[in-house]
Amino acid sequence: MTSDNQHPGSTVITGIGELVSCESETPGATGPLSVITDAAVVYESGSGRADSGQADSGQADSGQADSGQAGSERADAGPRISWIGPAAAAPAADRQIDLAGRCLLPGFVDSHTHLVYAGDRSAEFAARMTGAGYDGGGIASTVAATRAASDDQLRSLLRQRIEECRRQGTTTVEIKSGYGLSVDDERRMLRLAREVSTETTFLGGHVVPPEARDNRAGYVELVRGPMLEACAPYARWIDVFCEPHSPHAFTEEESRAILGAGIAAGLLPRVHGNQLGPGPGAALAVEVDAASVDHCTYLTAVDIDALAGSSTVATLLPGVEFSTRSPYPDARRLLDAGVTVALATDCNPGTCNSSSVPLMIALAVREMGMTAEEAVWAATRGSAASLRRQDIGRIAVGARADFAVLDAPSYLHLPYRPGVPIAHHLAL
Ligand SMILES: N=CN[C@@H](CCC(=O)O)C(=O)O
Ligand SMILES: [Zn+2]
Repeated sequence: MTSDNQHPGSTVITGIGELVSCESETPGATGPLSVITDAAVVYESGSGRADSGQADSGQADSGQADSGQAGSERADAGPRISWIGPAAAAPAADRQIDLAGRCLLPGFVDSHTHLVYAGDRSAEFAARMTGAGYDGGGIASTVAATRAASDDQLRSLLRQRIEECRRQGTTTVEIKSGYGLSVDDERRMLRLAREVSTETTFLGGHVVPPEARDNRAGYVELVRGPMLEACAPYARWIDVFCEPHSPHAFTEEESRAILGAGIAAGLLPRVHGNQLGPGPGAALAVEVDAASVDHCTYLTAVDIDALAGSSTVATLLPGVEFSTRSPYPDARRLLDAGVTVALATDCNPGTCNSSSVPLMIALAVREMGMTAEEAVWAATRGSAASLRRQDIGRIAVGARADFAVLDAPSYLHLPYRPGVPIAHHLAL
């Protein structure tokens, strides 16, 4: 390290085993990870205000309904990376963090979660493990439990889950509504989610709630009208469960109508699609220039061609296939076609009650034909792309100082040591 400190308020990270920057810009592909050895990283501390979807236990926008339309990459005062280079040339800094040979990666970006809920569906999971199927019907029980919970109960559960994410190396979390399904309960979910992340998604179009089963059209109009109006101030994104194989979810026409209203209100679209069988979700996502179509368990060749020629990311959620005993999506086919692939947990009480991005990486490598490099890229840079973010998911000058550190020398240990808690958020 050089002796003159040119960076007041700075911290230098040394002793890095492998520095995984995820800096590949290969268009439409999960290219090389850019692994550097003998490197050091300097970041400048900001005011400490986390304002961009960080999994920060509650410092973001507490209670403020500042419009999601402003996007989430706006300037904020959080710590930023200011220097990366050979360890021997690292500038002096106010503080030093010595990783003693551990691997440093961008903090994981979990671009698909449903973390605001109450209740427990472990019995539904157990039934599936002995042969029961999944069609989204169990969502109603979470809606009932969530409606019955107080704000304080939901806030406490949410914050415990955010802390669980951070402990496993996740630094940005997208959070959906969708277990309220009334104007007040959807707004409440998003208001609470906005306390901990700006990557908040209005999912009034999750399923038709039990009280509206005889009036689907009326429910769609509620979602597109008063519910959207109440929720838009707390949301950046609009999502819909477009799934003809579920009687509870929405058709192509209903989904198009819901997304169209959200876009007109200034929200950015994303889609739950092609989860339970082939369907219109992926094509609709491309049609509306959605940032992401999520699940992609059943895609046709036409879907894959459409995705490859679009800016829509295919977000794969292998924890869902694991927890619903379903076939895994064909990641290899997507990657070989040039589709940008993201990996996320879908953490929710029904189809995948895991917040572990390292588990998703291990499943992607073991079950979906992804290399370790592709899987780590997909869980960082790919997930950032699915949120249309450049300031996260990479270790680069100017990016947020969001880091995951492994109790291991190499990123290869993520799939190599499944279920072992080696990944952590690096406390700054
Ligand atoms: N598919 C729709 N929604 C969630 C599951 C929600 C639930 O079953 O509670 C998902 O992404 O898998
Ligand atoms: Zn989901």
